[in-house]
Amino acid sequence: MSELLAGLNNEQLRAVTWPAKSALVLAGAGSGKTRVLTTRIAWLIATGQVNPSGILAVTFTNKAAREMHTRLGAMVPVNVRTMWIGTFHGLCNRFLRAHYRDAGLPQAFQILDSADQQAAIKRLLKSLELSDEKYPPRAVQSFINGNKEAGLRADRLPPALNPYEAKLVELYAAYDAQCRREGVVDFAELLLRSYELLQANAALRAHYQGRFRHILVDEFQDTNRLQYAWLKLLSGEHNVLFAVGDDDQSIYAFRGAEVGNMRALLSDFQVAEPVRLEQNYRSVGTILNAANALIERNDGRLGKNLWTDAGEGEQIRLYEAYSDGDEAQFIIDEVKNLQREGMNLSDMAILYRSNAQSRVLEHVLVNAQLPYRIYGGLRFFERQEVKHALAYLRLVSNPDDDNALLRVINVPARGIGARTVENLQAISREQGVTLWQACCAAGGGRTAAKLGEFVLLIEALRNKSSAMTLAETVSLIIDHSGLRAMYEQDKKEGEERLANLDELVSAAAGFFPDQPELAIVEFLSAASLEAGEHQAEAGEDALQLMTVHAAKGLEFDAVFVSGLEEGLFPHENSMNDSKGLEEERRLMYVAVTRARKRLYLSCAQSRMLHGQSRYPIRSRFVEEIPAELVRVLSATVKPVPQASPRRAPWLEEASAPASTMSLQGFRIGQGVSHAKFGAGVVINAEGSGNDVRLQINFAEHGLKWLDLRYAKLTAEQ
Ligand SMILES: Nc1ncnc2c1ncn2[C@@H]1O[C@H](COP(=O)(O)OP(=O)(O)OP(=O)(O)O)[C@@H](O)[C@H]1O
Ligand SMILES: [Mg+2]
Repeated sequence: MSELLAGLNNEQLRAVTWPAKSALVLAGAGSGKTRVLTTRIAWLIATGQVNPSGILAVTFTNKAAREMHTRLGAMVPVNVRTMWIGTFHGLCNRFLRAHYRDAGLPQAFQILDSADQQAAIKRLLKSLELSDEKYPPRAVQSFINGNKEAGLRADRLPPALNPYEAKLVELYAAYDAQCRREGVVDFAELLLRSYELLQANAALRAHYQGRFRHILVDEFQDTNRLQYAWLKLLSGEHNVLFAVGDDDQSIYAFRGAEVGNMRALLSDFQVAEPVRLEQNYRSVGTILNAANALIERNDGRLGKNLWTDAGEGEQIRLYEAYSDGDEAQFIIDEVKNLQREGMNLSDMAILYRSNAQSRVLEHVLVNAQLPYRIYGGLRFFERQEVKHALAYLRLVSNPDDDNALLRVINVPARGIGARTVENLQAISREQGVTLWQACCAAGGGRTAAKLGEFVLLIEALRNKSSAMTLAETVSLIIDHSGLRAMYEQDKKEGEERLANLDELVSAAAGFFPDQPELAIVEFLSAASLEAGEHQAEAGEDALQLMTVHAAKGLEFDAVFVSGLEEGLFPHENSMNDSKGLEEERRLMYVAVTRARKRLYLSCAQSRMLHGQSRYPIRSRFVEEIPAELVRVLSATVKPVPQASPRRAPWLEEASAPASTMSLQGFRIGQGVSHAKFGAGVVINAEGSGNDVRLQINFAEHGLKWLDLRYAKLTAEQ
């Protein structure tokens, strides 16, 4: 026992050994909240206060859940599988699988991830003959999910304000009906369905309230209304809700998270005072000071102090690159230096605000031959080839899954064209049958023969797979569906896609279902639920790349926060309102506090994003960090109104200036003007022909590199 509690500070100890009543631990980044939560579970079990089956713990990612399992396994000698530890979605999935009948679901119900859901909505719009320009599927999707997360079904919504909204409500109802017909549920539905079932079924509710004596929630600041209501319902009158969180790290308000749940918990669960942890064990002083200085600018915080006894550590490094490519190169060079100094690649992370930023980084990483893994982005289970294979697997499990059928009916191409598919959809609509049933009933003719072959293929896969293991089934599907042959012919990307398909077989081989007869179903739901986390798992030492959102709760020795530019971070959508900006600042706080020892900040003076080039200015968040904490690495100079035409000494290492002849009419030393940056002087150049970049010293905006293909520059004569 004493071993379990060894090393905890007094406040942590108080939280871990809190009596059997509800509590809120409110504390800043790196103060040990997650550690306290895990240790409390171990302590409750070790002291015999609860059986493992009496524990329900909610984590923010599946990865965090697995880590908690592993830690607990090492701390207390119990079968950790009997504990319910997982994300809200994972736990609701487990609950609905156990009670599918009461929930009105087929036993093999499938989970739609966000992309599947969008496809389902597109299909619905088409069947109702509504244009997706007028009703963008994304907008319909967020309308549906927003309402589900608020606990509202279509028939319980307040009267629509206008005909457009009325149509959205209709679409919501029609979408739910379509999902019911096809036996599928989306992410938000997992929660809402569980909540409704618990609420409607008193016996079930009593059972679970009796079972889960201790409910523990990590990252509580990011729970939404429905999740909070679900927790409240499960905890009943007597059970204990132990929540840990940090209002300064609430970064999902855009998805309905309510930091107000923290205040609600205090009153709903009669918690007199939150427990506060103030010592940070993660970061050196400089990093912590920077984080504190940043977050102090937000209003309405619950207020916290954080200190560390880890010493000041090194200064934060700031690099201002002239382009995104240069930024990426700088980062990768630093990564290599750190690696040479003995740091593992897996202890370093590159963080960015938007997934699109990873492309340039990946490009440089591939050239440098550094192994890396991306969390999020194009996720393993979202890759085209993997989704194709999973669609076949879905059909093997349930041929009435229309989404899956549409995805692969003509992949690989087997002569079933768009017209045929439209006919099938019309039959399905008119006769109220699934597409599979429509396929099976197709009459004579050439097209029907093609459909017949497809039906035979799926049936053969179903028959053969019934006596096979999961991995064998996946392998069979890849070979017999024609996917393997198709990718073998693809000279460009085939090799990588085949490797991913093989990886899928390995994933299936390493999957241990709770109920072997439901292996396929369980594997498919795990694939939907774990999208985005698989890649960053096992394997060789690799650099970690992810969005700041995905980095929540994690820590690394060295962290690179890239793209610190106005419009990118803070994101342009957030810049016009103070709430949005404060959420961005919390996001920056999360980014900075991921670092243990070394923190790099970087930005670029020009960036290609979504096919457009931009010339951004440095993020305000960089300016908000006290200057004495930062060491500037790039050659930044103050603007000089009358720049000398000679090459400046700090540019000695830059590439040699192109000859004045090839600069598309510009020359070094020439006065120029730019629509956004105003007047300046050309001081350096690189490239030739059409691909020329000029470095210009603008009187008001300082040094910039501009690409002449995109920049509109006028020469002063
Ligand atoms: N008492 C302690 N002694 C030594 N190390 C500790 C102690 N408490 C926590 N740590 C370590 O500090 C680091 C941060 O802890 P943890 O991840 O639990 O913080 P957190 O509050 O959950 O952070 P975040 O807000 O980012 O999720 C971890 O490496 C953890 O093992
Ligand atoms: Mg944590």
